[in-house]
Amino acid sequence: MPSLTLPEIPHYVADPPTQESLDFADLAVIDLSKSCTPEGRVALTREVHDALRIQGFFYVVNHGWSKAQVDRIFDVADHSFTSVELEEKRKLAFQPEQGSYLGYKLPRYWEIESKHGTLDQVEHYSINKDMHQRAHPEPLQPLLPEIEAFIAHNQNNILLPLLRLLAASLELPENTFADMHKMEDYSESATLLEYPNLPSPSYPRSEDEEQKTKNVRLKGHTDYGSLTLLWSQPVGGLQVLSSHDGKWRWVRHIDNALVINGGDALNFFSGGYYTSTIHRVVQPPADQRERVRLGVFFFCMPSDGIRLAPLGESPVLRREGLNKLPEGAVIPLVEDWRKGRSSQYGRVTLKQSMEDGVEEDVVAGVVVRQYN
Ligand SMILES: O=C(O)CCC(=O)C(=O)O
Ligand SMILES: [Fe+2]
Repeated sequence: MPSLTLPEIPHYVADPPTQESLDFADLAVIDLSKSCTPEGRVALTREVHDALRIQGFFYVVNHGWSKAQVDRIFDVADHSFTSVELEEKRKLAFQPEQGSYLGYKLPRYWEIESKHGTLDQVEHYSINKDMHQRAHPEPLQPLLPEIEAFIAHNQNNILLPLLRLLAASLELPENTFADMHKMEDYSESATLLEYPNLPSPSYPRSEDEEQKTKNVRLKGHTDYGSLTLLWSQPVGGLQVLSSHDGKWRWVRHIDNALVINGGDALNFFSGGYYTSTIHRVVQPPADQRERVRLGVFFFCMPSDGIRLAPLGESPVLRREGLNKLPEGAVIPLVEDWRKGRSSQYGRVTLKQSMEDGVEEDVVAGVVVRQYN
C-alpha cells in the first residue's frame, strides 16, 4: 500500500485518552513480534495461556502495522458512516433474521434493556473476510483494496499466529485452530466498523435513557466467536468483569495495540478451560462524555461446518477432565450457533435467571447469559 497513491478521504481525528483516574483492568501485553522464533513462541504460549485463564483479555503489540496504517483504517471506518447516504445504507442493510450481521446495521434495532424496552443507538458496517461476496457502498469503492489488505493483516499476521499459540497452549498440533479458520472456508469472520456508540448529534441519548440503562450502552455479554480482535481507540467505555472479585474494570487505551478476548467458540473447543470473558460497554468517562467512539474490530468465527465440541485429544483438557461433555450435552454446529446468536440478540425477551442480575435465552439448545 504505497501511501502516495491512497485515495483522499477526510482524516478522522481521534480524541485524547481519558485523564480520569479509573479502575483499569491489569491486562497482559503480548509482543507478537516474538512469535517469529521458536523460543519466543514458547514464551508467548505461556503468556497467552495465563492471560486467557486469568483476565480473559490481553493486548497485542508489534503486530506489523504502523500507527499511520492503523490511523488510516480509522479514516476508512469513519468514511463508511459519514460519506454514505441513509438510502444506500438501507439498501445494504444486514439481515439478522437470516442469521447474518453482514452489511449496515442502523441504530435502534436491538433492545439493550428489557424493563423499559430501551433501544440501542449503535451503527455498524460489517464486512465478511471474503469481502467480495457482497456489494459495498459507492464511497467505499476506491478504498476496497485497503480494506482487503486490512482483513489479510488481521487474518494472517494476528489471528493465525495467536491461534497457533493457543493450540500449543493446549498441547495440540500447531494448526488445529488455524485449520478451523481458513480464509477459503465459509464463516462470518468479519471486520466490523462501529459508530458512534453515542452520544452523537443524530441520535442523542437522553438523560431518561441513561437512567433506565444505568449508563450501560451494551449489556454484559460474551462474544460468540473464537477470538475478538478490537483495535484499541482512545474513547473509553469497554469494561471487563474480573472473575476473581466480580468487579467491572475499564480497559485502558494503548496506541497501535489490539485488545483481544476469547469468545464462546473457544470456550466450547476447550471444554470451558478458556471461558468466554464477560464484558460490557458503558458511557465514556466524564472527560470524554461527548465523544464519538469509533470502533474497528475483527470478529473471528470458525468455519460453518465445524462442531463446537471439546478437543478431547488435548492432553491439557484430559488432565483437567474437560475432554468430554456430560451425556446428552448439546453440541451445536458453528453455522447454527452464529445464526441463532445473531438473529436472537436484542430481539427476544430474555428470562430472568436464578442468578441475580443475569438474564438468559436459549440458542441452538445452549443457554446464553447477559449480565446487568
Ligand atoms: O465497543 C466495544 O468496545 C466493545 C463492543 C463489544 O463488546 C461487541 O461488539 O461485542
Ligand atoms: Fe463483545
